Amino acid sequence: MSMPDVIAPSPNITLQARGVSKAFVSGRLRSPVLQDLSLEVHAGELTLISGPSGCGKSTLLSILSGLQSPDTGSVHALGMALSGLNRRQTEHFRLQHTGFVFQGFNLFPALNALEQVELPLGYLGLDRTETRRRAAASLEEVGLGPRMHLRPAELSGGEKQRVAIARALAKEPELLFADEPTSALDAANGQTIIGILHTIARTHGATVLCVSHDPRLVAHADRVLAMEDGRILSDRRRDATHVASPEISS
Ligand SMILES: Nc1ncnc2c1ncn2[C@@H]1O[C@H](COP(=O)(O)OP(=O)(O)OP(=O)(O)O)[C@@H](O)[C@H]1O
Repeated sequence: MSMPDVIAPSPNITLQARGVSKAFVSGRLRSPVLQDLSLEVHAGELTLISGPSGCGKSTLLSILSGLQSPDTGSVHALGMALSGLNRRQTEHFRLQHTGFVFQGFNLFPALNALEQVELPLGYLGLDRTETRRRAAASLEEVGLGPRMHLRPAELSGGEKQRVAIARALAKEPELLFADEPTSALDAANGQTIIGILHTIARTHGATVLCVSHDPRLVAHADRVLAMEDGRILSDRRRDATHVASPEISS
């Protein structure tokens, strides 16, 4: 087995894309979705990728997390070139280092909150006691300690999303990806969720990368990358400092 390509990452840069392009082909039609896109994402921050529906946010997230491969360009995650990993290594990387939160919660109807969070921990090889400890601690952290024995049907939308966050958090991932985590929620619950994701970035030093077309989230992010037509148009920090407009000229 060949060694994966490893680069020494800058201290805080945990995700790095260089010249990433992606197109989907249907019959004779080729639709470019990402166009020569480059970016760096930092640990300890909530980075939000915002932009209109269809501009390529979810595709970018799945490429940065190793779910899909780019047509051209490279992605390094935690210093490792994802293109250098075979399928088994990619699955291992994702299991060990990444957590995901989706718009639709993806909970099992028959399991209570504690069991939902415990389930993936089994794949990490943790023993029963540690699994229970971590799952309960994660649920406490998202404010669901008192409700950990309830099933999805007994929880509100916001509470279900908090279970999904606890499930991702319990793996103690360095990289936490969230795809439209607030789309199914009202304003108050959406704010709670983005607040929790922000706190996770701060307190765990995790890289939290969230994509959303919900403009209400912009105010809660440390950094906002605005995307349109497969390109990043602007890169702004919470203090409104303009960082860069890497692809605005093309
Ligand atoms: N597997 C696929 N096959 C073909 N086309 C795809 C595929 N995945 C995405 N696309 C197309 O790529 C474009 C970008 O999709 P993507 O889901 O990345 O956008 P988005 O910005 O996340 O949109 P939304 O906010 O609506 O989720 C869309 O036109 C979509 O139809």
